[in-house]
Amino acid sequence: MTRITGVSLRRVLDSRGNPTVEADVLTESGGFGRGAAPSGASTGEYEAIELPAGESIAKAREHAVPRLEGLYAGDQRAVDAALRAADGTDDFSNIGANSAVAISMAAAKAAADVLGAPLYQHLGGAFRGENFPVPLGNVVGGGEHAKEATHIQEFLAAPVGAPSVSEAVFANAAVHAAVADVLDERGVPAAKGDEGAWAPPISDADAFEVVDEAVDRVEDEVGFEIRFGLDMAAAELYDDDREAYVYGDEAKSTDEQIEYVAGLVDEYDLAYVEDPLDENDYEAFAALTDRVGDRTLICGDDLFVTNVERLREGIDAGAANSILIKPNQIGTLSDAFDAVELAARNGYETVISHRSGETEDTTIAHLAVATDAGFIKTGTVGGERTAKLNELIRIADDAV
Ligand SMILES: C=C(OP(=O)(O)O)C(=O)O
Ligand SMILES: [Mg+2]
Repeated sequence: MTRITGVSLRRVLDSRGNPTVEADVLTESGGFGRGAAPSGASTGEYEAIELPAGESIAKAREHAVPRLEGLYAGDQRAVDAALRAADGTDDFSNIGANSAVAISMAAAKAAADVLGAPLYQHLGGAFRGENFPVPLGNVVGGGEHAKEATHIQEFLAAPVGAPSVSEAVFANAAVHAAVADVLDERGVPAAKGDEGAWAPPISDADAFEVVDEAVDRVEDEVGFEIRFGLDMAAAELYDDDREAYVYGDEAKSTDEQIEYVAGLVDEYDLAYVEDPLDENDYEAFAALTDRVGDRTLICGDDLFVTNVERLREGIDAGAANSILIKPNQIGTLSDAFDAVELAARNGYETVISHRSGETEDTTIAHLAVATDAGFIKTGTVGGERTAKLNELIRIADDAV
């Protein structure tokens, strides 16, 4: 039924206008699935390797496709094991994690198609579709996603009190619009960064004020609790030689960075702080988690890179209390699921995430519902972001 009869690969555009890999998987009973690889800009040092799209496709055609034909698309572990065997390395540096993840997602969708089940149900089972993740919406950003804007990479609206996923999604869009109003009132021009967030040429301190004000306005309008959070992407700020976090002319030692972030958590009642410290510093992550982990999520993105080995190290050290899950950081859905399960067994919250370079692919919306993730980070506006948000709304609509 779900036996794979064909896998085709092509180069398509991502949201930055770069080539990325799209995969189609066909099964003998006519099942069809399509997946496309996203791409990061502030990538973690320990991520699986993305090759140039053309090279990755050529390698995957030669090494992976012959192993996949004849396998059952519904046997996700077998498909993903075949991808790993075809690659033969730990980090997909032979065929590229971009082809691997595109094929892995396409196979899951082909299997769901044959089974006549929504993807989230095929991946997560009959009891999924009851809980929905809180969308974290990037409303102001800079760092590697927009030069000449904030040092902090992402300011994320978190509508934690929304009664439904649809109201949460619209609340984030309203915060995005309110940020534009507040910036306008202050006479600050703002372009948009890679993920559609406003990228104003203002200091981080001013950005906190702007986002706080925008969140307050929308909270008053909608009548439910909206907080906000950050992705500090601190590995990008950390200078190994100076052993300091560099914010333009200012530098902070690790202790000062911990103090700074703990102060922000208290001052702004932050719901979420991703990568507040360098990706190699489990100890500092543990110190900050110890300090504020009872009242906010400290999330590891570049720290864990969706990798069970790195997550296990973090759990042992007490570093962070949540993990960002990006399937292309590790290369397959099976590996991403393993990371989610290890996190859940150890009381770590799961946040399913897009990348700054995206396509119309909606797999992560299904993955978030399938894994019962507490949060999904997938932007606020822009077609490649709304593709996922609108899919979440459709899933919620169909699931009842
Ligand atoms: C989405 C992110 O950005 P990128 O895809 O550039 O790593 C992130 O850092 O969480
Ligand atoms: Mg991040």
